[in-house]
Amino acid sequence: MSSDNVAVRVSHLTKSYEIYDTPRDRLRQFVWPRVQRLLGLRQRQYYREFRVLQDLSFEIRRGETVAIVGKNGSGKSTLLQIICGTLNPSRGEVQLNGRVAALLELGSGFNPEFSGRENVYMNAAVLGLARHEVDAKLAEILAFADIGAFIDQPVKTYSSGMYVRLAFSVAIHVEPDILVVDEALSVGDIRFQSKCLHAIEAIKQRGAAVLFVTHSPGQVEALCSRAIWLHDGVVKADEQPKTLMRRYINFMTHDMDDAVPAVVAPVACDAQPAPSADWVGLGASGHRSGTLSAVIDRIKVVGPDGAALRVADCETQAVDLFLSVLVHERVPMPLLAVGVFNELNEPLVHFNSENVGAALAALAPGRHTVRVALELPALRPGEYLISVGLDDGVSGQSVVLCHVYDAWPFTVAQPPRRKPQGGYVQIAAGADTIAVLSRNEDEAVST
Ligand SMILES: Nc1ncnc2c1ncn2[C@@H]1O[C@H](COP(=O)(O)OP(=O)(O)OP(=O)(O)O)[C@@H](O)[C@H]1O
Repeated sequence: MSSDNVAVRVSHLTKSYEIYDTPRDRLRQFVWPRVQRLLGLRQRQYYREFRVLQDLSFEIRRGETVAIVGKNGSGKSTLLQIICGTLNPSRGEVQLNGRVAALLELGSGFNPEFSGRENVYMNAAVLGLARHEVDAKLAEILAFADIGAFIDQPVKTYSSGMYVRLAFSVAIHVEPDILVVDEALSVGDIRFQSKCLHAIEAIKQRGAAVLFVTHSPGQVEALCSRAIWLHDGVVKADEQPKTLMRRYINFMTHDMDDAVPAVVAPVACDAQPAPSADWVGLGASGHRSGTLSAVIDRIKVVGPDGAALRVADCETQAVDLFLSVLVHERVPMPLLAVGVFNELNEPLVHFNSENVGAALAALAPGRHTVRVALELPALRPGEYLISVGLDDGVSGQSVVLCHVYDAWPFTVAQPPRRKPQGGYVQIAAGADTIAVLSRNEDEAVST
């Protein structure tokens, strides 16, 4: 490669597939063009060409961490597979400068019949490490993967989370010059994800290039120096992560990307009277993770009428999200996160109290209620989930205390009548901090 600083160069990359309407067309394509060529006739085509990637060109430099975002089916995995050499392009080329470690879809990379330990040696050997080098790193690899005695079991007995733990651990310990990660991190639990993100940060500091697919705006903004938005196989944007993610989320929400949304206003919280709707318990029904030293165990989301929001308007509407938090150990620097996800688990609204500039007071042991006022954007008809999370940011590296992914499902029933005038989320004006409203006694909880 001409420039030593370039780790990955993608030039005029195109990938297309032949799509046959029927098996008979496939057979026809196999036979007839040869016959037609022999007879000197015009050759007919019995398939449609489906272009997954169209003439992509870009470079990634050493030390860059680049997120690839895009809606489902936009070509992200195809691009990463071609970069890693597990899929051939139809046209164009990829040049790589250095050792590539990749974490692609589950099932690739490890032999399911061999034990985890055997796979570590085989995988590291493929990536260019000698046996004695693996011996020297083995303890670190096993400690990071943290899968205990399963390391000597065949990989086919692993859960998807265990698989990713081991594969990621090998990938980062071979000291790659280029690390490629395709959404695999979303399989691990939240604690492991956070460990991986710190490891990626360390790899980036070492000067390696990191390329990863994620649907998490938080990860893109926190980790990446650049983001590439793939849309229908072409690069729709290649720019600074914050601006790109605003455009991307706006597009995913409203099918608009021309208007840059308004800056998210501080989360509001004030001394509102308790809403009449009943609390909903987040016990077994919620997918809860974290240290649980403080637990978000009840939620109510109420519309303007004070009733539980189960069917939202398609129009922008103000809602209040009340969280009841049972704190077991003091939380010195609470960070509250809220996300709204669609059926494909794509985030449409995502913010935390820190990145909207709102400070939350320390939480003492006991029960607390927190109110977050937000304006839901106009959403397409469908099913949605609100997720909530509480972290402690006191150590500088936030500790996940309690994340609940499926805290509040709701439906949008009617098609939108008009598009909103920009802004993917506006949080109701009010006090500029999230505050602890009250220490309240137990109330009725519906489950
Ligand atoms: N072997 C194949 N034959 C035909 N089409 C394919 C093949 N493999 C992938 N595709 C199509 O290529 C397109 C891009 O797929 P790809 O998996 O790269 O998208 P993606 O952006 O990673 O999606 P997701 O976010 O859902 O993982 C999809 O429309 C998919 O159906």
